[in-house]
Amino acid sequence: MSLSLSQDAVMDLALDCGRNLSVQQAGLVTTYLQLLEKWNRKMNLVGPRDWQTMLTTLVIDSWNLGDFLGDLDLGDDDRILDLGAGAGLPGIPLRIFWGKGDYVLVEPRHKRAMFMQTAIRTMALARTRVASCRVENLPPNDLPARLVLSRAFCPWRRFLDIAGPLLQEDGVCLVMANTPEPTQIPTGWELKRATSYPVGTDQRSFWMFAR
Ligand SMILES: C[S@@+](CC[C@H](N)C(=O)[O-])C[C@H]1O[C@@H](n2cnc3c(N)ncnc32)[C@H](O)[C@@H]1O
Repeated sequence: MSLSLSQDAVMDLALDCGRNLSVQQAGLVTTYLQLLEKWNRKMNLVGPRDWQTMLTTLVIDSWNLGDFLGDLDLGDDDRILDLGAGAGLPGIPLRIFWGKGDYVLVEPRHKRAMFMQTAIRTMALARTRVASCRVENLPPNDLPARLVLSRAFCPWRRFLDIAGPLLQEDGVCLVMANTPEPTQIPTGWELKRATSYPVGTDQRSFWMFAR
């Protein structure tokens, strides 16, 4: 793929994926992809090397997630924890499409945390910040959370084990998966809702759990 990265090219490719981006959204997605391409040349942030694959296999999850979370009733002070956020996925592009709550990207690797801080500042994302630590070491003032989510952090049952103690009483967990929703739900959890969406020829899913 050789087309250079521009706001128009981002809009066109998103449209090919079924997403009509506003000019403002396309501008912010373009800024994120520019930063990601640049930093990814010097350090290992994400697998894809070109912006087109980053858009069609990574950022695509975030706009679909924004749609899925759209109904969730969250105030500005409701905390959201994104565990093992890496280069800011799903969180940083998600904030372009869904701005509710107080969003904390949890990532212990210093350079990845620095990348996210740079992206948040450059994109002027509201109520979005980085906790540069392991989830086990989150400070008490970052807990509890109304929503805990993650992408490619650990197997989903293990994720529920980790996320459960971080949740407030009415909190929910969001699993991002490459398979349809499970029929066997871990004891103590309820699958509240689930959906699937296409990514190329594959299907990916979101599952929302509550206790
Ligand atoms: C496979 S990467 C996924 C990154 C990103 N969510 C994505 O989808 O591209 C997993 C991330 O989890 C982070 N991580 C590993 N152990 C962690 C822990 N105990 N607490 C928080 N993050 C952790 C790693 O540093 C890494 O950036």
